[in-house]
Amino acid sequence: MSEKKKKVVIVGGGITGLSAAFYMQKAAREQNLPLEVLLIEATNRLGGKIQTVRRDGFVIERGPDSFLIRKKSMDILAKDLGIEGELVRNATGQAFILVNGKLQPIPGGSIMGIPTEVGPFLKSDLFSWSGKLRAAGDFIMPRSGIDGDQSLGHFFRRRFGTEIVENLIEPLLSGVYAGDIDQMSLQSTYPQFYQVEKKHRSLILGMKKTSPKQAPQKDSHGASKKGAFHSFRNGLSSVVEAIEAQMEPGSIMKNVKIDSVLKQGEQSVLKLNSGQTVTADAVILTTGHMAASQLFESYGLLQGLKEIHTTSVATVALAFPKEAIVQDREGTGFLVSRSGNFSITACTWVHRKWPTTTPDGKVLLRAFVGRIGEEAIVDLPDDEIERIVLEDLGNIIEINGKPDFTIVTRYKEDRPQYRVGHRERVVAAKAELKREFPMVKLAGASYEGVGLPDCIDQGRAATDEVLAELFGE
Ligand SMILES: Cc1cc2nc3c(=O)[nH]c(=O)nc-3n(C[C@H](O)[C@H](O)[C@H](O)COP(=O)(O)OP(=O)(O)OC[C@H]3O[C@@H](n4cnc5c(N)ncnc54)[C@H](O)[C@@H]3O)c2cc1C
Ligand SMILES: Cc1c2[nH]c(c1CCC(=O)O)Cc1[nH]c(c(CCC(=O)O)c1C)Cc1[nH]c(c(CCC(=O)O)c1C)Cc1[nH]c(c(C)c1CCC(=O)O)C2
Repeated sequence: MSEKKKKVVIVGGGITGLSAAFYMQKAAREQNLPLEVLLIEATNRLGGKIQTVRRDGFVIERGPDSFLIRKKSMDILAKDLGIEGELVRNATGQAFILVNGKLQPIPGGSIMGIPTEVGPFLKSDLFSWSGKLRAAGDFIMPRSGIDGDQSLGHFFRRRFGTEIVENLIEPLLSGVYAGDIDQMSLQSTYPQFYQVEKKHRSLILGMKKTSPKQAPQKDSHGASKKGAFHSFRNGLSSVVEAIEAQMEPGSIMKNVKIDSVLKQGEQSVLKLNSGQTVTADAVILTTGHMAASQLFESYGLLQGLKEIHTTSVATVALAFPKEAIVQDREGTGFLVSRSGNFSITACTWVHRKWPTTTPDGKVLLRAFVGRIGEEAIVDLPDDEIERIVLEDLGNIIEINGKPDFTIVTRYKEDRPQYRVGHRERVVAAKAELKREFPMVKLAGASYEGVGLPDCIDQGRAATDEVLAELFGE
């Protein structure tokens, strides 16, 4: 091919941008395309929210710690990078919920809190008998008859009653989105539950019918013992490092921020904070929706994205000598129901969930603080956050001693909230771009899924779209 090379710029070096860049270069190599890829990242490191700290023999995640195995794309990416041998699966599947100051196992056979087996629910101390009876209303409750979007809170409260929602479903959802169940969109988070109601009416009966038949190995609580998550032996940053190592030389710019995007014929001109400009035939924007809307401020485009709320969270990793923690539960960790007087929202027993992260003779805990409506704590100084976390943990598990060290990580206004109407906002933003800047694509956690595999899927989809438009017939 003798044509001039096309240039694609990928803005943002989180997992979305990295997978877009990796698959774009792979396609260019394999199909011999006249294509130049440039990834531009504002900070001095790649990975975005993925950030592994390796210290004193520990593998500590500041942000995400794993990804769902049933969503396939991270495993596929690992294979494409040749690092599938590094994958590890979480050692135990059992997690707990803290309700009324006590840790209660999540009943076995539940999917996001929806029972698919009645036995473990009836035995569970998470709910009163009247709560259980109300949840059984799901068997006879008619369909909601709502066609558009609705909040998760409305949907689940109607089917199961308040108690199941507050003691199980809400904490589990907080353990994914750090959000407000009464604002979160059913359509953009768990549309399959809506489909099950539509098809089978009862969620319990419908989930039972549609879940895999073969029962996994169970423990005495009836809970699945095999983990649903994968990570990498040396932490999630392994995937970031592998992509960086395999990208072509000169195709990554760090420490450079895109300040604006201008139109120049069919091309886009990106203005960098270094004063330079870069001209691109296509752009994939993976920055997060607030940054994306700022880039198009002067054109008055993407301003509707500002309606997507964000929340702030922080993680607190605490490394202890083994003797300091007296703890009697086998499990991955626990979520905290909103009803109690605690600041932490969850805690992972990292040394149990991921035994390869922690040296012998040590214990690694990771607590979460901050969720919608409880965000002020994230602004406190590190030592104050640490004090609050230790006080809370001390009321839940017995701690005799101080941590060897603590790592606090803040995500300020950085967790997108998929509220009712989210899908329409995303569709509208993408349509605006298609009309005014057809060669600029949006991808990433703000739009069509926050999980790492969802982000990879979006990065790949944007790549395929760009390649088809640049090189298709
Ligand atoms: C505490 C925490 C725990 C989580 N746990 C899990 C989990 O266990 N499993 C899971 O699947 N997911 C988890 N997630 C979610 C997941 O980590 C994120 O959704 C995902 O990493 C987002 O990737 P991204 O590439 O879309 O965005 P980001 O990782 O945010 O990357 C965006 C990048 O764009 C850059 N950027 C921004 N503006 C500009 C600009 N103007 N110019 C150039 N670059 C710019 C940023 O610096 C950043 O590097 C968790 C998230 C958090 C915060
Ligand atoms: C029990 C627990 C959970 N989550 C957590 C615990 C604590 C103890 C432990 O580590 O075992 C920890 C956690 N994980 C996540 C949060 C939210 C806080 C935040 O956003 O910063 C919190 C508090 C993000 C997440 N946690 C998870 C994701 C990704 C989900 C996805 O890929 O869609 C994120 C962003 C995965 C997760 N996390 C949880 C479930 C049930 C799932 C799977 C959801 C599903 O099957 O759809 C519950």
